[in-house]
Amino acid sequence: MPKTFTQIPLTRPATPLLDMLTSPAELRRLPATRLEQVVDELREYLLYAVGQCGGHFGAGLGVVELTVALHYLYNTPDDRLVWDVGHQCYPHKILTGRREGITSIRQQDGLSGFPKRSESEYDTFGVGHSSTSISAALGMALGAEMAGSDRRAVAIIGDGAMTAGQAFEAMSHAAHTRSNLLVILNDNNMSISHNVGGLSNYFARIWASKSYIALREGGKKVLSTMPAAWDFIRRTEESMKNMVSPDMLFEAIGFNYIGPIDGHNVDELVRTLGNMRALEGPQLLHVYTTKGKGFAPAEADPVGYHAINKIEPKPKVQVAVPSQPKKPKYQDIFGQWLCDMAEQDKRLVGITPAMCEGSGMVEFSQRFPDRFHDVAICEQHAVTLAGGLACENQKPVVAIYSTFLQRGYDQLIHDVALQDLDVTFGLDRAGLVGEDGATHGGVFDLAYLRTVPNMIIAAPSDENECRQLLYSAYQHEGPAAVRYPRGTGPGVAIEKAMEALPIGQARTLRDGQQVAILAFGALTPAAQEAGKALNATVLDMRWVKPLDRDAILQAVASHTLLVTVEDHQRMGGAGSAVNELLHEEGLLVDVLNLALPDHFIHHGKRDVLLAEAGLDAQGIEAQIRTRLSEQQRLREAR
Ligand SMILES: Cc1ncc(C[n+]2csc(CCOP(=O)(O)OP(=O)(O)O)c2C)c(N)n1
Ligand SMILES: CC(=O)[C@@H](O)[C@H](O)COP(=O)(O)O
Ligand SMILES: [Mg+2]
Repeated sequence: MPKTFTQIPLTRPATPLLDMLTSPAELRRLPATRLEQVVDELREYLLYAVGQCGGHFGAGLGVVELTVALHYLYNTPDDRLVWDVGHQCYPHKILTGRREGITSIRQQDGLSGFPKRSESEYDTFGVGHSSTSISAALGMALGAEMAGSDRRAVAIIGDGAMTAGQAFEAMSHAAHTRSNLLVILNDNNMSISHNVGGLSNYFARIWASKSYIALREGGKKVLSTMPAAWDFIRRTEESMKNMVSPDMLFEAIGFNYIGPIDGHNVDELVRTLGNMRALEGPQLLHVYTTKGKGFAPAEADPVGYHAINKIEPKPKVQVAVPSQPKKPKYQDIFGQWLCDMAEQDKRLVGITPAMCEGSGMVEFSQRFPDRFHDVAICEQHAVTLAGGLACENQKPVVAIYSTFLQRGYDQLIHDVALQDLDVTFGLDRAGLVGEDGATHGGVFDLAYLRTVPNMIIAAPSDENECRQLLYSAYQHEGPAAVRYPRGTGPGVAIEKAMEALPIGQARTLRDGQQVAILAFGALTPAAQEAGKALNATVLDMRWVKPLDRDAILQAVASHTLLVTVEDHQRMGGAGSAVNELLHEEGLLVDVLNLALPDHFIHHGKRDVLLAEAGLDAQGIEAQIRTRLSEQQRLREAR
């Protein structure tokens, strides 16, 4: 039985056996009887490490035994372990030479919170978005076959990630190729929220079928003592399964299904995986685990412990600090607006692809359960579902992270925009997201949205504008997106009343001379600060599409330098839209586009990363001053 902890250790626990294991090869030299100790030490060290730096928590705790068993039985890194989503990879990182570095996880220049090929040869596939592991592992299995290698490929996928279509696309193909691929379904009955849908109910039924399990276990205990009897076990399991569940989904697809087994029994995992290693063709092992296993508060509240913040040690002397009113996050502004809007309009339907908490929809889901749809990790379905609802004169609002809407791009074009359907997108986590890094950066949405006919796109500069622009986008009868960042804004007062702001109309924040700064979205306060220092004109553009043409032309007429500011890739973003407009108008004006450069920006604190990209107030001011000096030099040279 694994140990259960009730507190996160704040000092490094003693882990004598773990300390000796600097690579999986050393783990493999241990007798199997020592693995339970490895499991306990690894779990305690993991608790300590995440407490030191914050990060994904429950998922890693749930796969400690599985991680140990896999590295024990498979010849990693030659055999390929592919983790799905990758938020459960911390124990894997600890066992694969990154034990000390793990306390730097998700911090700038520290380890990534996800498997990353450039970080370690044990990280076989870069990940962060879900449901890619089976496709990638199948590719590796096929690649090994082509190279005449007998290396194995294993995909470890959660029950949440398994709800996405891509997982089934890959399984269907694997069944066709008959490759030697092992898929481990790590079923903890949880996504970030409680897992939902028919598939999740199906998994729960399998697990709950106690009689089946008892029957199966009874049979296996006897038979597994005889290695040669493995074939017989399989045949026996086959008939037992048929007695209970004649329509085994995975068997029907073409996988050999084994399980469910207890994912916290390291001996059982080693025994079963050891037997399965030799099997040919696509295999699926169904493992049942508990999210947050071994840490009692996380087991009791797996949603709350999906990820945690760094644990700050209590100061020895408590100084009374007057409490500041807490600023709402943008996700909360969205959630409050959604509830208020739903009260006014019975046709409003809220949709989330498995991000209810992160998207600020908990209150909405409780107050309007009939109009709330968590569709599981199915972004494509979320978008087309909204299209269908709009056809029936309902008013769907899709709350979706910018990075995850990338998954639903064809649906956005083909199923929504092309038919000019009335769908509102609450596009959360737009811009750099910080600690999750490049996999989650919401830095492409303007480029991929503004090229789509019929779309309108708003970029609020503060919390109140976010509420008002959500209202405006919702009133618009056609596809509309409002993009807002992760975390909090400047902290302006939020008006309860909702007012539709004119579409495509900017507002002037300050009048100045020589320089006009066109600010798009969350960086507007920084642009405003820079504008003040430079005595520049500053416009809060509010809309990326349509642009406020008149305001831009007026700015061109009365300034010598136009500056665009946005937290998005420079290429294809709001600045590009302004450049295109000026080109169409045949206007020659000096334009400075301040935005993110053409490379991926990895993990770190959002503020620091923005400053490094020259997108804080000082950076904006400095770049403008440099350009003004260049202008001056050119004038003097003429
Ligand atoms: C395409 C995509 N959509 C949403 C997410 C956000 N997300 C990260 S983990 C997760 C839940 C995954 O559940 P599961 O695979 O069962 O893993 P568990 O956390 O239960 O271990 C979700 C929805 C994501 N990473 N990728
Ligand atoms: C792994 C994953 O995709 C999510 O857990 C993500 O890290 C959540 O991000 P937020 O913390 O911004 O909600
Ligand atoms: Mg799960």
